[in-house]
Amino acid sequence: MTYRLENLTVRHLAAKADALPALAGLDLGIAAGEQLALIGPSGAGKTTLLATLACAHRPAAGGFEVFGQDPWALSQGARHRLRSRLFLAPQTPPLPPRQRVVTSVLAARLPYMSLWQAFASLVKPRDPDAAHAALSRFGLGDKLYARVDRLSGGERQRCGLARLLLSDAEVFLVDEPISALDPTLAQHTLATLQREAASRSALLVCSLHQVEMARAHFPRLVGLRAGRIVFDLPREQVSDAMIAALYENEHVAQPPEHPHESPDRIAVGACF
Ligand SMILES: Nc1ncnc2c1ncn2[C@@H]1O[C@H](COP(=O)(O)OP(=O)(O)OP(=O)(O)O)[C@@H](O)[C@H]1O
Repeated sequence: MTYRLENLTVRHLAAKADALPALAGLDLGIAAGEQLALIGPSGAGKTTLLATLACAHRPAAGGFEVFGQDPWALSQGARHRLRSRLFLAPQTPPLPPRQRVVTSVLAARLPYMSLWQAFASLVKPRDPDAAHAALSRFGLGDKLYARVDRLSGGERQRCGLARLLLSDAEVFLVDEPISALDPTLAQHTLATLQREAASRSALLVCSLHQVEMARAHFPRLVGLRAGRIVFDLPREQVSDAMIAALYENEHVAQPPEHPHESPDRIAVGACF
């Protein structure tokens, strides 16, 4: 087993003292090479779970092991080395805006470089061909030398995923990788991610709002709601009724009828 979670509770440091934990009572085992989709309504805890699996959140209680070790019992150096075996691709990748795409993508290799190599690579990219190949697999080969802040949201998202291809990670933790993509690109991007994970026997955990994509492409589905696992099943066993129950009563709170006094006429561009 790559991951073993037992009765795990995770709280956000910034959460109010009386807030419910972001994750509670989670039992989950994930084997090497598995491909698993995390689904559930907004606020269910998908991002928190991915960050926890990436050893970015320290659990408040319960058992947590990755590669047979409790990362939080390790020294900081050992935990850092362990993290370099995991790749977390956030929904909005934190790419420095003024950087060139090539440098940004090659930054995926920083954890495997010496300090000197890392500094040198910021001045002159070490392996632009590898960055180009990774970007091309997401249809972005022509953006190699573009500035990151000139990319569209969807291009930026795929740029973050190209980083993943360049890492040596054995675990891919990917948060809503297709949220900014049109349907054709979404299909292509997900297929590329899944092929890459399969070709290097990497474990892939991917959170998705596109439930039908999750059901069509992932062999195992974990449904989260309010920080708890509602189901953890092979996709054939996930019924429409289970999906409906997972998302039941999801509604947007209606604003009060008279939120504030407005003048009869509002000037265009008026600012209150
Ligand atoms: N930095 C934070 N500080 C405090 N509470 C947080 C923080 N991030 C998330 N939460 C809370 O933790 C819970 C789980 O949030 P999380 O972002 O993991 O959900 P999610 O399923 O990924 O949602 P979405 O689909 O909207 O991205 C929510 O109640 C959220 O308000």
